[in-house]
Amino acid sequence: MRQYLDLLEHVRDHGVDKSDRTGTGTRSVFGHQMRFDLAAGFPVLTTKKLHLRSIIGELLWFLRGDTNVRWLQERGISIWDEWADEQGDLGPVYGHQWRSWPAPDGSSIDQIAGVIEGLRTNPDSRRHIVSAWNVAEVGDMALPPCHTMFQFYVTPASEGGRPTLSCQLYQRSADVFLGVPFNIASYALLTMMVAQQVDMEPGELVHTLGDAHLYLNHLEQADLQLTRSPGPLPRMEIAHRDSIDAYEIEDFTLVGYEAAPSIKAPIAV
Ligand SMILES: Nc1nc(=O)c2c([nH]1)NC[C@@H]1CN(c3ccc(C(=O)N[C@@H](CCC(=O)O)C(=O)O)cc3)CN21
Ligand SMILES: O=c1ccn([C@H]2C[C@H](O)[C@@H](COP(=O)(O)O)O2)c(=O)[nH]1
Repeated sequence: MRQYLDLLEHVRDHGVDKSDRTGTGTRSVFGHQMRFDLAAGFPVLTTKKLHLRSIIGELLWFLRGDTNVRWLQERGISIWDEWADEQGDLGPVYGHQWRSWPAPDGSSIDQIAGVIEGLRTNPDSRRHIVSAWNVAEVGDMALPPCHTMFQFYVTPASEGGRPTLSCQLYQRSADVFLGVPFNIASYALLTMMVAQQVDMEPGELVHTLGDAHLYLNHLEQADLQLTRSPGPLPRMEIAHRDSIDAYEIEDFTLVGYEAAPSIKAPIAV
């Protein structure tokens, strides 16, 4: 995960200090891109231990179209608690926009089903896009989407092989120490799951960041992480399911994950 450590170092050494909504203060750069070859191993940090169960659970929760934290809490996942109201609701966030974007005629659009159907029937299309940034509803969300839109791209099969499926994510705002490691692993998983559904090989994850920032109360943790050397990447095994809606947390097995100890950091709310 050199790509990630390079980002961490770049923001630390070349970012500008900037105030932010949470009042914490950040060091920030604008515009950065990382690429991860999913055939080279699963892109999860080895320089600090990550809690994969939270990441898998959050992704399945998005795919359920769920926007209430109860389902996460029932599985011991608390990463969205700070933003929920007393009922556990977050407003029309990711899950709502991915699975039931409201159409002007009163119906709703399932962008995930649509993109999977499109990849199957018209792989060369340049329109395999899912957007969470619903301009009309951003104001009703507990937090406007940070991973705002993603696009799939199919590389045709070479002789005897299968096509490969790549994904590019545009993330408008990136908490480099806490959020980005989650976001990389989450979109790698999503790409692998969609590839399985459309019978393709996972290709590359291209991760493009807008405002990439280190919160000022994460600088020491970043320094510590940068003293560590990256190790070999583990492999992710995903049980075969017949539908993108049928996966469960137990279907995911990370094989050979050896990581340095976790590093605690406060989340900016
Ligand atoms: N400031 C901020 N950064 C984020 O990354 C972020 C938000 N806010 N708000 C919405 C979601 C929630 N996300 C979160 C929230 C908490 C952790 C966190 O505390 N991670 C710990 C482990 C927590 C666990 O797995 O239980 C870590 O060490 O990675 C990570 C991402 C990502 N998003
Ligand atoms: O998946 C996520 C969700 C959130 N973040 C971070 C990025 C920012 O630090 C905050 C959001 O604050 P805004 O003022 O709305 O930009 O959460 C992330 O990195 N990844």
